[in-house]
Amino acid sequence: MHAKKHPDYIAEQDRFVFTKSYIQLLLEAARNNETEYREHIRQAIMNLNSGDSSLGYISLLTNAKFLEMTEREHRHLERVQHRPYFARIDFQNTSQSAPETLYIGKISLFDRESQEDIIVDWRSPIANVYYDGRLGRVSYEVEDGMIEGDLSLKRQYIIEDGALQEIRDIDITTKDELLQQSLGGNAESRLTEIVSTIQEEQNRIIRADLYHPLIVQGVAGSGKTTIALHRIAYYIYKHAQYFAPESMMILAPSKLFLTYISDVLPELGVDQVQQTTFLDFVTECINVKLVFTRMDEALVDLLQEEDMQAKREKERLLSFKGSLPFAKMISRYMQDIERSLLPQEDFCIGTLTVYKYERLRRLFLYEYKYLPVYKRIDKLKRVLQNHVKAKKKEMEARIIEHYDSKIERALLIRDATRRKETVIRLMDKKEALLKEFQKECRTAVASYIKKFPKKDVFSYYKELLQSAENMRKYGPEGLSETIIANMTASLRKRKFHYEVGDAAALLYLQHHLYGVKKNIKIKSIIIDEAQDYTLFEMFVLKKVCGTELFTILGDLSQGIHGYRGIKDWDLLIKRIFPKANYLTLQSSYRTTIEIMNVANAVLTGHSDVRVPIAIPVVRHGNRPVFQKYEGAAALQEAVECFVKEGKQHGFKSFALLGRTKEECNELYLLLQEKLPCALMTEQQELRHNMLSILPVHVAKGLEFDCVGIVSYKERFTKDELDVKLMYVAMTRPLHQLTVFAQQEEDVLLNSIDHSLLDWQS
Ligand SMILES: Nc1ncnc2c1ncn2[C@@H]1O[C@H](COP(=O)(O)OP(=O)(O)OP(=O)(O)O)[C@@H](O)[C@H]1O
Repeated sequence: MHAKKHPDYIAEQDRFVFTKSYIQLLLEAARNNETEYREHIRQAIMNLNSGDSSLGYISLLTNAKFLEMTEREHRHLERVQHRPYFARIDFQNTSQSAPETLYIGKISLFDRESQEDIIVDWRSPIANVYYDGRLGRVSYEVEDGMIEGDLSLKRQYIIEDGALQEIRDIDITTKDELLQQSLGGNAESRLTEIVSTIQEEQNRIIRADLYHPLIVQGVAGSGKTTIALHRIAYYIYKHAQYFAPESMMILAPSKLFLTYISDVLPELGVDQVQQTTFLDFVTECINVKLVFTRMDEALVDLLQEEDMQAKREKERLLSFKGSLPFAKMISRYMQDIERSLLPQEDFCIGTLTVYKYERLRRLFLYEYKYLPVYKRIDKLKRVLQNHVKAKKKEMEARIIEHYDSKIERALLIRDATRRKETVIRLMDKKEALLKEFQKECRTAVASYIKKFPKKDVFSYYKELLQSAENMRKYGPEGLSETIIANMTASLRKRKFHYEVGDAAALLYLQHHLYGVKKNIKIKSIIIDEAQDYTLFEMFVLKKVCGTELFTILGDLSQGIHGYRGIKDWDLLIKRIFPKANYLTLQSSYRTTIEIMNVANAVLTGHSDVRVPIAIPVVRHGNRPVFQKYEGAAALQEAVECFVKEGKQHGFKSFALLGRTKEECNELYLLLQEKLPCALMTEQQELRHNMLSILPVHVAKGLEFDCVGIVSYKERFTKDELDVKLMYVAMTRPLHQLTVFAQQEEDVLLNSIDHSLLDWQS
């Protein structure tokens, strides 16, 4: 309802004006405080050189801290000043005599004098009833229990250009109009924060127990990416002392994806969260410039392989490399390295045994077990050096004492010449022995340590994989000879060039043998598009990061890397995260009912779906179009028309998706002269207002207003991989989907219910 027509308009407008002016007051105060703190800091710096500078330091640090806090508050207030809140609830706690009115916004604000809430943060416990509760009896959780009460009003506001535009009261029957409106927008305005329209099932995930791992199976467009980011904001709010933003890490599928999500966290008031890809994380941990063949290159290789037998073998190899049996194989191999590393001898200085082998072995294998293997060598070295230092004095004293007593006895010899000769001989001997002993003391530790083999992580890895014998020895029983042969052949010649499937193994070896080079202080990890990870990768991440606090979000129906990735969440829970909570998201918010119906039909018609299929939230649009064409010129024309019509409807972002990179190159060559377009790779940023041409696997996780899927030189087969690619492609558009092909079967549309599409030729 238009704000002015609402019966409470005057009261709401007053409240709105009051809140905005209060924020202005605080902003002004923040500006003044900043100037003051800066001046204090300047003075403190000037005073630092004077005699007693400790007071100066304290003043400097205190003022710097205050300045930082004020600047943060300033930033937050500036962000919300034009739209301070988005909702209101009237809630009466059972112990209260009247309902309390609470305005919900992105930050909390209270009256500095009365201490009363002006705005409550969307992450606060009571805000939960806005997301969760229907009108009537509701409850929410607080630290020491549950609060029950009555929710008598749930109201949403549309605020634009700093003015109250609409006021909507939500009752049980009213659909969430704000959600509808927000979903009707363009891709450019989407994927920012969705705090005002978070849905109940999404809210459960954002607020799910922070001290347990969480695994979320969510259909395409169910908000997994968005929710992951909101969960981070929630974490930081709820446990600010424990979860600093720097202690959280987001693992995203590509750099392109990272730029795509980069605006959301600052919008939510969160900076400094670590954001990276799995391969970059591994490279940082090993701290050597490594080149990994990316996952999509393995995918392209599979898509291009026409020999089915060869394709299956490649898949089996990739699948083994991602499996826990492979992790076990590496682990057995590392145990052998660990056991064989220590020289099988006592540690001696000359003929003097200082440490027995058995004792050294016990130290190395058991007492220092908490350290990575090669770090134990350093530890042992330090212990031996200290021991030698202590022993040296004692031994020197013994040698001196031994010879001095001999010399004393020699002095009693009657014959003067013999006496002189004997004393000189003994003194020389003593001297020589002391020198010899001192020399041995200096070199004993170094020459003992030299006996440990010096190899890097790559040599160890190669020694394992390049020897069929080693693989049989350490691998699982019955490991296929074809896998062994393919594995030995798979390692690239160049030292630092590896396949994506090697990354987990290298990281595991690095972690266990040397320790990772990165200073890891991560307490919580958020993994998006988790279906593309292997169990081995999950296992090693958990080991290296030393935490269980993972939030893992993915969709098995989009598992285009299923040949290597996770096929079943149960297995992940059982084998790696037994304490995990598992939740599902079934509503899809991105696309229209018409598009989602076609995507679901293609998926269920061609593959055995084991996860819930998507239910689109009520938003209708045009039926997807099947555009048949004959010849390159016709395709050119059809694509041109698709973009032109989309623009006429006010759409801004357009993508043309091809099956592989090669197919996209061909499309680019065909279209570049006709219309402005860009060939996208994972390394680039998306460019709006022109047609982006990209392979489906690169578009995974992204969204566009209008999407065209093309079969030009290549066709989508009935193979599971192609079906999933098609599903991913079909779930990218927000508003319009057009499929271009020479015949229906090239795009898996031949057996589809005809009424679902608009057939054009
Ligand atoms: N509660 C919501 N309110 C408004 N928009 C929403 C909501 N939930 C999701 N969306 C929108 O739906 C779209 C899809 O969200 P998102 O990309 O996070 O989904 P996803 O599950 O990661 O999708 P996919 O697996 O297909 O990549 C985004 O535009 C997002 O802004």
